[in-house]
Amino acid sequence: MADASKGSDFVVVANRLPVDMETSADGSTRWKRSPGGLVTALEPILRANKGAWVGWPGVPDVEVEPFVEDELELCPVTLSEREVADYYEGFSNATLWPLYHDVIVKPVYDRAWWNAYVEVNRRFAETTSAAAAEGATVWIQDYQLQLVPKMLRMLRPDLTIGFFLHIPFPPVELFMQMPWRTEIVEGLLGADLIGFHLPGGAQNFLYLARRLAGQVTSRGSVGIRSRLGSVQVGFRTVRVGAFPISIDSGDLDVKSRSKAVRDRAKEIRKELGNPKRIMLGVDRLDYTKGIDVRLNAFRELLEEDRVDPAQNIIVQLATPSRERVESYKAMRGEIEQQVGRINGEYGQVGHPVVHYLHRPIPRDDLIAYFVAADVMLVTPLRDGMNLVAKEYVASRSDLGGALVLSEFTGAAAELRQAYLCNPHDLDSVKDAIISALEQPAEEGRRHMRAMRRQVLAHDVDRWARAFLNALSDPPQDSQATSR
Ligand SMILES: Nc1nc2c(ncn2[C@@H]2O[C@H](COP(=O)(O)OP(=O)(O)O)[C@@H](O)[C@H]2O)c(=O)[nH]1
Ligand SMILES: O=P(O)(O)OC[C@H]1O[C@H](O[C@H]2O[C@H](CO)[C@@H](O)[C@H](O)[C@H]2O)[C@H](O)[C@@H](O)[C@@H]1O
Repeated sequence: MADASKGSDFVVVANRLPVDMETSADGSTRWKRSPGGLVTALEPILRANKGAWVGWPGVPDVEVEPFVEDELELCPVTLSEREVADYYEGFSNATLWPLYHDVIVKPVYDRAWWNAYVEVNRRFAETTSAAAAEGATVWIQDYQLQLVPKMLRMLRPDLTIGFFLHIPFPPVELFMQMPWRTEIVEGLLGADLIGFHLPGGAQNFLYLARRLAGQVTSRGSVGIRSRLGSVQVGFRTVRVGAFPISIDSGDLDVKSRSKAVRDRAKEIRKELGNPKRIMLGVDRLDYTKGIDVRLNAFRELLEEDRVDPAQNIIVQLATPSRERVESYKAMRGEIEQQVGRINGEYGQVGHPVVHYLHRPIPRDDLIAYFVAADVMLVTPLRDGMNLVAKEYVASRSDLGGALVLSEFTGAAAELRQAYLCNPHDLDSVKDAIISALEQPAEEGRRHMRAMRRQVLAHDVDRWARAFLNALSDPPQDSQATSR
């Protein structure tokens, strides 16, 4: 057992640290913010709780002692080149990621990848055990670390352990494909509380805990931040709940009202040639995000003369992601071909109809893009939550803009006044885009006001408090269990 006499009272454990190590051409290194919604959501929570963050620095073979960066205490976990290939790119992102996102691409089941996943999860458990004080609260994040709860409990039974899954938990029929399905369910059951974005994920998990781990569970429906389910594991009660994640909406609201951001938004419109309507996509370049779907919909609308290319343009900001995974490489090629084809057919010299960037842009610039965009296009084929949709809404204090939102995102459960669409049905996406482009001003303001109420009231702080309060409560509000 680790020496628990020292360490932090609150520890976040995630695959990535909130910063990645970057090496410049001259060999010097610096830390830069790492991509994705998980980091966006958790960084403010860790700051508020003055805890420690255990994670990988984003590059292989980096051996760094725990350090403090920008007032955050960071405990790096080293991964070798082979482990990055097998645990991160392989099992996490070519097995679990597609399986949990409705098998949009075929998951690969590889025993060597699984072995690396077990090994790396063990290392995370050991590093966490060393970082946590006696009786600390540990909050483990996401699909890359599903075995850590059980491993950590065996090392440190004194800890209170929470787990949150940021991506969808799949339907039972799909999860049953997984060769190591029982190990994963049992790994998660090492936690005291397991959180999902939506009640459906929690219910899928309860069913699997009965079927695969043979445990006694509650049967009633799980609520949102209420009516937790429960699994009886020996003398322990593991609770299971739905906690939809959110953003620091107040901060975005304030920033989007600043003169600097509003001026930058005007400048962006001018740089784009002051078109009548700007549509915007902001995503990691990931096949789940449906970037191809929105481009296809736009191309058909242009073909059918339903949208005028002289007046309507798309800006697609695509952050590079998981670039060595085959399915990501292939998708990048396809999307860049689509962009080229649309511009070739409908753009003018110096005036493309699709503006595409394949690099991350600074946060303040991103907020200015939100303020400048008339229509936000969020069209994933499946997405755990999608924070971008919420960020757009939080940035529209002027009540302007319209949100086209896939029904297959977690966000769609809360943002009902968006122009909802089925990304598997191109006509549905095209109709939603047209409705958003042509929405009467007053209707738009009404929809945006309602969505802003939701996003401003349910911010990331409330999400974290709901989860952590449930984690620290003794298990009495859960439902009774039965076989
Ligand atoms: N600063 C910056 N943030 C970005 C960029 N692209 C995406 N993001 C952020 O990354 C997060 C994406 O979260 P989400 O939509 O939930 O999707 P995820 O990538 O699957 O986690 C949001 O907070 C975005 O604002 C970018 O180019 N620059
Ligand atoms: O770490 P990467 O492999 O570069 O990927 C970035 C993150 O992507 C995923 O984000 C998810 O979390 C968001 C916040 O809960 C949610 O809104 C979104 O729907 C998810 O896709 C992934 O789950 C994270 O682990 C990654 O760090």
